[in-house]
Amino acid sequence: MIVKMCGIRREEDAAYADEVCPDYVGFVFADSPRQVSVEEAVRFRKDLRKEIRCVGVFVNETPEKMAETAARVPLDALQLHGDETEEDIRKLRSLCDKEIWKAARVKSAEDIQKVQMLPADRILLDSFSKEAYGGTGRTIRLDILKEAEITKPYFLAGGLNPENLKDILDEIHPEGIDISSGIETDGYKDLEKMKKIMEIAGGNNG
Ligand SMILES: O=C(O)c1ccccc1N[C@@H]1O[C@H](COP(=O)(O)O)[C@@H](O)[C@H]1O
Repeated sequence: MIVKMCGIRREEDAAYADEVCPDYVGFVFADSPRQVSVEEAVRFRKDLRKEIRCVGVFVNETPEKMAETAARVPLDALQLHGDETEEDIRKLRSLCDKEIWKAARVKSAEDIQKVQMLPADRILLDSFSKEAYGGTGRTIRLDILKEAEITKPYFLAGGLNPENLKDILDEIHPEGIDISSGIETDGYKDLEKMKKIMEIAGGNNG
């Protein structure tokens, strides 16, 4: 199981991630309580061991700005978590050679069909919320995932936490998981929860 831990926004978070060593960490550049500047992401990246890859999370950002951020940090992958189109993905690909991940905020099986058609390197299935684009802690609807025809490997996100992860992985078999609020206590990353996730999911496979 590939593990991404998202929303690193303090030096402590980077130190915790360095200790538990997920495959990926995420820096949120979009509007969010977890938003970081490029300068902060550059600093946190330096605190992480080399094998941890870094993903930038963007919502409806221009391809030019994403490519610039990817080069400056530097990032290994860009996660598009908004309403980005096929055209945006193609433009971004022409500007930068990093992996492009596209997230779908799943309300129906159709949302899964649509995201699978896009020219992204990886897809991520997250829960839908009217209030925010991501990082809500709202659990994804497993019934939709079960009924959809999922033809590509995917990352599962949306309300995963140390209490529910094992049961969910008994039912659903993603290639990776992405967790933000479920590894926090009172809005800040929690080392014990991060350790627990690594115990349940493994990690360092992708
Ligand atoms: O983490 C955020 O604050 C965030 C903000 C805007 C877009 C995406 C964001 N994070 C992604 O949201 C999902 C689910 O997070 P959670 O575990 O339910 O809190 C995950 O893919 C994060 O990468």
